Amino acid sequence: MTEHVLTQDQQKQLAAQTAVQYIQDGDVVGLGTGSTAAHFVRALSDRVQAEGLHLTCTTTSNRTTALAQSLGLPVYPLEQVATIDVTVDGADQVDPALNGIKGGGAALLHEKVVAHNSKRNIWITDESKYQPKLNGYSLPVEVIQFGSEHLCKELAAEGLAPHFRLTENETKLVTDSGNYIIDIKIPAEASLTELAAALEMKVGVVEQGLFLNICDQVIIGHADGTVKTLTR
Ligand SMILES: O=C(CO)[C@H](O)[C@H](O)COP(=O)(O)O
Repeated sequence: MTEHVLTQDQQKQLAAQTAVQYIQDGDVVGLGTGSTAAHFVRALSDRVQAEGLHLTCTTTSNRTTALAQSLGLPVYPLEQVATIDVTVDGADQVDPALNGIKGGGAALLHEKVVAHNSKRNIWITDESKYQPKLNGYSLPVEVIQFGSEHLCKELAAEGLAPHFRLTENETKLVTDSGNYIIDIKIPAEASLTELAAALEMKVGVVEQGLFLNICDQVIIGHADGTVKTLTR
């Protein structure tokens, strides 16, 4: 028998297609950012067209707004929607407690605000994202531009190996809110709760990419074609 081996992108697509079944007519839906979230947006648009669902969507980035609008989904600014019923987003890493790291696509600030305002948060990932511990991974920190070189030195002095996220042109990446991203390394023995709190206390830090106690459900597409769902 031939083994069914899905690529990483096919695993993401599988997770997205599974998540889209959770959306109900009339829902206010938060749309995440990244390649997996883009699969979800496409699957959602297909379902809306096939079944005539009436949805209200809000997004976590300008990129996702552009994609969703191009597919005919009704997108409104967060300020104009009532509480979000469910947000579906990707993740860079997720652990067995459903804590995770986000911001690989530099949208962590808007992603966290949208998640905070959502009744339910579902993450969709390929199997490589599921890890026993988040320690050792890269963590994005969104900082205001003013004074950011000094902040970067402060993070370096604490042994966090910071570096500014750059664009393809080697310029500092600027987020949808006009900030920079400094990627740091989570120390091997760090307490995630303490690290998150310490980063958020720093002057100039706007948000950091540890999403703790936020995700309610993770849907993971696997290379063998199966889907595993973990619920908090
Ligand atoms: O947090 C994110 C964007 O800020 C993404 O959800 C995360 O980076 C996963 O991306 P992808 O689905 O492309 O693997």
